[in-house]
Amino acid sequence: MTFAINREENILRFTIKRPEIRNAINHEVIDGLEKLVSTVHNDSTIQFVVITGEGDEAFCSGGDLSIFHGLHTAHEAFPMLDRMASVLYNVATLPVPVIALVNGHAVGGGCEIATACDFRLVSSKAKAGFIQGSLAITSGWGGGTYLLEKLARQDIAMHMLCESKPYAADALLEKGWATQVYDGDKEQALQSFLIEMTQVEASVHRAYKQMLIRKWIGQNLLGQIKEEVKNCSLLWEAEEHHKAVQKFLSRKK
Ligand SMILES: CCCC(=O)SCCNC(=O)CCNC(=O)[C@H](O)C(C)(C)COP(=O)(O)OP(=O)(O)OC[C@H]1O[C@@H](n2cnc3c(N)ncnc32)[C@H](O)[C@@H]1OP(=O)(O)O
Repeated sequence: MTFAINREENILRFTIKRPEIRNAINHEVIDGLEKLVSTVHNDSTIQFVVITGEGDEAFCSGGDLSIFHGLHTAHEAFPMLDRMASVLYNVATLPVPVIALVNGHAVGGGCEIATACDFRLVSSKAKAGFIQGSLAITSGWGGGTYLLEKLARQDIAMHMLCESKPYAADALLEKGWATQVYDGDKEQALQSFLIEMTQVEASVHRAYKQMLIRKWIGQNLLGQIKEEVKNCSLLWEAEEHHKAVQKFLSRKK
């Protein structure tokens, strides 16, 4: 199994379990995220959702290029992008706080997943970035839309998207992407964060989450995400994208 869903008291944790390829996303992991969403909707006692990656190297390296490289045209890429964007919107709009425990690198679609979460607890050793531009595509799972929505400074969000490079944890904190940066053990970092959060009733967290979701519905965030998906699928079929992916997959170390 390439993912795990575990419950610890009132916290539901989703772990991507593909450390050997830096927790890249395959179809099974997307199925897993769907399962996570339905589990939370069916259980009103869940207070927090945590998403993380197995191991110390990576939170998530984005789409599994060895699989998704098989999609050539916009027509072929669109269903994969659209499905993950819909699943991620469902994760982003869960009725409880969603925490990305960014235990290692979060690049490409991995950065999109973390950006869709409400909070990002980032290891001081991790790097994160919207590197899609270096593959001649944009974000395509809604991550660009979430970034432009969530960062206080639009120029910084645009710079992160256009520079298309990974940043160190301290820079991510300065840019306003990381909620907190931690040294050492990820479980301790999560624990400290949750101790503070649980000083407040879960019903209050749920109410604030509804406020955020109403705002996004009002501004048709999902419609904006669908446009992002469409544009990404058009860039996907360009020769430049396929060459860049081929170069990554055939690189010599
Ligand atoms: C489809 C939606 C949009 C997207 O997500 S586009 C995909 C964006 N992702 C990428 O371009 C992948 C970038 N990966 C990287 O930059 C690095 O692997 C990363 C995450 C910084 C980690 O660096 P390192 O710790 O040095 O590890 P490494 O590069 O030696 O990788 C270890 C093995 O994992 C593989 N890997 C990493 N990311 C992958 C991916 N996304 N898809 C498929 N395979 C991937 C990599 O090829 C390597 O495999 P091998 O051990 O050489 O067989």
